[in-house]
Amino acid sequence: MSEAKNSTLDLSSHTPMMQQYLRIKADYSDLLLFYRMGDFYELFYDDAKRAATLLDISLTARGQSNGQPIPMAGVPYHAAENYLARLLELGESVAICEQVGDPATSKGPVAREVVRVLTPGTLTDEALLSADKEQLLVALCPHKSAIGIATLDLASGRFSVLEVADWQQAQVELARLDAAELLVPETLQLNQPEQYCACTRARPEWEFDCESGERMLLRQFQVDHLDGFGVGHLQVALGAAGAILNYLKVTQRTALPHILSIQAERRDEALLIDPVSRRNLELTQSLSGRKNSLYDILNQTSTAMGARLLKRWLTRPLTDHSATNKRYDTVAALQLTAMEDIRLNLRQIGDLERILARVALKSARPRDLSRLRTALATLPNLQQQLTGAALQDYLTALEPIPELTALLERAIIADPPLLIRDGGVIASGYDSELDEYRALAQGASDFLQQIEVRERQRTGISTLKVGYNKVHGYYIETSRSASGQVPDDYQRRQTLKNAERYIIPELKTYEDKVLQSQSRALAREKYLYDQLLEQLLEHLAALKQRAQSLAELDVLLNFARVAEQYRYTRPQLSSELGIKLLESRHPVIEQIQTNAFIANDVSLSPSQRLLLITGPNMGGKSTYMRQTALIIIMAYCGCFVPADHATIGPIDQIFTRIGASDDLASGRSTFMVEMTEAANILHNATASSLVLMDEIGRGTSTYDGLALASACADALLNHNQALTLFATHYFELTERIGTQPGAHNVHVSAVEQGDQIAFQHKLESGAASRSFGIHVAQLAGLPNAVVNLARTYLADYEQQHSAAPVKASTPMPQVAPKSALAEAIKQLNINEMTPLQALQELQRLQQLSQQDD
Ligand SMILES: Nc1ncnc2c1ncn2[C@@H]1O[C@H](COP(=O)(O)OP(=O)(O)OP(=O)(O)O)[C@@H](O)[C@H]1O
Repeated sequence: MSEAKNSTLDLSSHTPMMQQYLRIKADYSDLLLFYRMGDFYELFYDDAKRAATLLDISLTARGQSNGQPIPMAGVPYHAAENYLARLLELGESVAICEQVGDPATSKGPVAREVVRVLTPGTLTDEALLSADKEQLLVALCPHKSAIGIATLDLASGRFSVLEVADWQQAQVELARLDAAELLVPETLQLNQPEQYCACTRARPEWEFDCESGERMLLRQFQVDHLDGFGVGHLQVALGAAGAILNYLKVTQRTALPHILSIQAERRDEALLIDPVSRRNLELTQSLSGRKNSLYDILNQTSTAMGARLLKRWLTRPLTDHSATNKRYDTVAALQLTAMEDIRLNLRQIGDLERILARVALKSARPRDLSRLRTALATLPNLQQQLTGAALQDYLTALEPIPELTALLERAIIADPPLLIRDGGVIASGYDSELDEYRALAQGASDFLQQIEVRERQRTGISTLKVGYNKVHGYYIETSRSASGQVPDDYQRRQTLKNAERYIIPELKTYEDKVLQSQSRALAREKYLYDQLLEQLLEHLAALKQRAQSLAELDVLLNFARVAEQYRYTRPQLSSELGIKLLESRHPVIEQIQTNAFIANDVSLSPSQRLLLITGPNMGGKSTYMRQTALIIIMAYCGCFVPADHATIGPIDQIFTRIGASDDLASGRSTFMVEMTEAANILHNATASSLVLMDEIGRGTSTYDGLALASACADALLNHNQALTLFATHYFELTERIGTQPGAHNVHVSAVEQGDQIAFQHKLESGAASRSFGIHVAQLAGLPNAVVNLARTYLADYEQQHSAAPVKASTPMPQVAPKSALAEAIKQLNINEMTPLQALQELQRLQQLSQQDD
């Protein structure tokens, strides 16, 4: 902002237009200002440079102001939505400044004013939102006693608050929420705010005041106290909620009647999944970016609001078994209905949730209303299809509102245009005044035809026609060659390449009349449209409640359908600690791979709480561990699971230490990341947590790694006592840990056939006999010479160290045995070497011999 700011010091040296621009810009310093000039939105100074880079549009200069060229970039007005969507996606915010004065009567630059402020967390326009992703506005209010978090989805009106004890817990919640925009008090020094949200905004401290937050909520909901919402005791969180309402005041400048309530969330009502596990388990997004997250496999919802709800459920599975059992009951009942018919009806409903938000914000477009009409008309059909006692709640919740359906049927034409701007939205017969204006306008155009016929006869010019354009109004057009034949009362208006255009007084009079009735009709239509929105607003609460039930029904029907399609079974939720799965499968891999998936059992309980898993690389250890976590998450969401049988006890958190990745952004090595994640688990896992540990310790030297892996397993088994799946390549652990009480050795099976290996992916009791690392390397295409050399090393190494404690297959032994050197020399084919290769080989052998020493 620096250039523009410096320039504001002395506005008088700028042109009048730039003075106006700079005055407006001063109020929106951290937003990009789209300044309307004719058919373009222009950006100036730093805004122009920023937009030019972000949008890849050209940066030009506009004349001079204050003695300097003004950097400028612009986007055409009619294509602005595209550019806006891209900027918002990148976390930018935009203020849109329109011409509000009349250019004809303005002295100096036409009056302009900011009419819309678009920020990533406050979007409601259909064109700027992606259908299956919520754009959440989140506020964080740190306090001595707690950290308050408030979350608003403005595009649906869903508003909730939550308090957490410390910063670590807040991070977990922020990772879950994946905010589009995050509001924090300006005094809060956030380390790397971009890791929480691409658009973090510092707001004045007073906007987070707890007491005024409460007052604002009372005013919003028009109640005397907040007890009815169950949030009254969450004082710190109310500060965060207040910050959100304060921010909306600045950005929306309109009432927000669709924010009808606020919900209190509790941390312990959801299965906690820390940010790393959330990513690693690929719940809603796969690491590869391909469409094979759990969400992608499960999502066959019929409405966008259903898809968003499914995502929300997957990221916040419920720990309350009675609520989950209720979802199972509904899924089971839906399986007995005509599911395909219900699905087809739900597809008619569309994104009712967002349509209603736009109705409330008075930005609903004509097609929003026609879709609302279709949705309402679908309710009676849906009701008929919901048979069975378990569906009674939905049957009641989806009660049709016939008077509203009838109103919309009368008011809006069958297939309305995109915008109300040009009219043609309100159906005829709905309002007699509108019908009258329309008749007048219509009558006049018949009259134009009469004039055309009459004038053709009068002039004898057969090509004569009557036309209209916005600049010149109605005219009579003849070809230029016929211009000699026109009567004297024709006044020339416009000369084109091949035609001349004229007017006559009679045409002018009618033009006035037509335009008048047309503009009256248009004004009346807009008025009626606003009235209609007001009428709908009276039913907002009832409509929102139906939208919510429809979204739920959509997700539960989706669960019922995938359960049938993918052969899922209903889990038994138990109050006893433990997990028992028979013939369980990985929900994603079984769908995407062509080979048959081998099902496996899982048995964890307080008396067998750690399974120590060994077996070859590629044997299926990670798959087995991940499928267990995914099945728990699915079950806790209310979804049936890929297993022949599942009994699942109370689980409070899922922790994973899977896969290795450098966290280059924060400058941490693979090993450091691994240890940080392990530390988090060891500090926080409880006896009812599910912990997945995959190959911990492999990022360091063999002995260090073994020692660390042993210590972690020991602590999880004896200190945390968590339900643990622990995969390792260190065979020593099978004796040291796997034989302890509460632990059990298992392995994924594989058989050696000559030099080849066949994976059976079956989990069996007992420790693996060996690791097959070299076989797998061969499968991966390591050159034969290297594979052979590795075999020699291994044989020597095993011989030398047969009495030594470490039998790990990876990493490669760091000491090269002496006879390996001899073997390497023996294998050289000197006849086929160039002198240079021979030299290089000699150097390699020398290095090998130095390691030996
Ligand atoms: N139960 C199974 N049935 C069929 N195929 C499986 C099964 N489990 C794993 N696979 C296949 O084997 C591949 C490797 O599995 P996974 O990554 O789980 O092995 P791993 O033992 O963890 O290997 P590493 O030790 O190298 O990490 C999977 O991508 C999948 O294609």
